[in-house]
Amino acid sequence: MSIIKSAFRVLRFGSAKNQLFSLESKTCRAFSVCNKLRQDASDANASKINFYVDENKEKGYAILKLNKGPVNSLNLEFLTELNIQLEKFEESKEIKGVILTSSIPNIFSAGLDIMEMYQIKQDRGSQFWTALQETWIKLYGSNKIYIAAINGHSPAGGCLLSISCDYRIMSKGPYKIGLNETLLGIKAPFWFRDTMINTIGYRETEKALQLGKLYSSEEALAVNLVDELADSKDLITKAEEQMSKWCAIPTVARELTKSSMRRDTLSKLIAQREADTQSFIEFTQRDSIQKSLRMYLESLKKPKKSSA
Ligand SMILES: CCCCCCCCCCC/C=C/C(=O)SCCNC(=O)CCNC(=O)[C@H](O)C(C)(C)COP(=O)(O)OP(=O)(O)OC[C@H]1O[C@@H](n2cnc3c(N)ncnc32)[C@H](O)[C@@H]1OP(=O)(O)O
Repeated sequence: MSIIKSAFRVLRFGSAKNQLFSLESKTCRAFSVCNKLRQDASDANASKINFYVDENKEKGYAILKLNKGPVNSLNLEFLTELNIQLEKFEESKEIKGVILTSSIPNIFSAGLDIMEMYQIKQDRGSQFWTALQETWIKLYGSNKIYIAAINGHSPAGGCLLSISCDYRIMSKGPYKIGLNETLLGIKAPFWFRDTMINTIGYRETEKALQLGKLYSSEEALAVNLVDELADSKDLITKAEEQMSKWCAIPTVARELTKSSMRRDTLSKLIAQREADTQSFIEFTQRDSIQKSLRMYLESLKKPKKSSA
């Protein structure tokens, strides 16, 4: 049972009963919108492999490798597929934890697919944002143990995936991680911000978000944005060692502890998912935001200077 479900179960018997029933039904409505998308995604992507899952039932954990070239950018279809997989993990009796990594050398995830925000129709934008909210709720609210093995760049939405896990190991190397939204001319949503605050603290987040700071792996370690660094070749071994340690902790006690730490942050988004989606639509439709996104896209597409 996910943290969200257990939170509802506990609180259903308390004084906030009615409020929470309405909150729960809003969440269910949003989930049911995604059901059709899930079917479409599984039909449309039947031939593409956007991630690999390697389950080791004997050891009790799985490795999920993101594989959507070129940079694991998160679009509606990819998020929808991921949500189905996260749900499978959550329901599995054999899997206690998941190592989240990428099969693309030097890239963990480039974050949200910018094309989902640029000149996009309202319907699609709304489906996209709902799917992203669901990914975060499933990941941050999971009862399972998630360890991020960050094998490369992890900006913005890539950073959100990482900080939604329970433990982070990052490859040593010239890689960057952080919430750089202000550099794209956009504001990080409150739940990105709150997840960051829960990871590195208020003051560091305040600076990092205003500056759109992308941390080097050493800087990330220094502010606890990641918990450990590893040579690239040792990354998965280190993640597996850490996973064994976490798997050895009494499950119910660990789950309850995790839930108690994350419940308030999760409830804040769950209580206002629709309003958050409306804000996203309204914000991304502004001319000034579209202009910033266009300039950012152009800068990404510019031919790169040769390193030779
Ligand atoms: C009132 C307020 C209410 C709230 C409103 C909310 C507002 C919305 C908030 C949204 C939050 C946003 C979160 C995000 O995640 S935005 C995305 C941020 N990501 C980035 O800035 C990363 C950009 N990419 C890079 O820096 C590099 O690509 C990277 C370092 C990851 C890899 O570099 P590399 O040199 O290996 O690869 P290329 O740059 O050549 O890229 C290869 C191709 O991929 C395209 N690309 C890269 N990133 C993205 C992306 N995020 N989305 C779409 N496409 C991407 C890139 O253009 C290249 O394409 P071409 O091969 O066609 O040139």
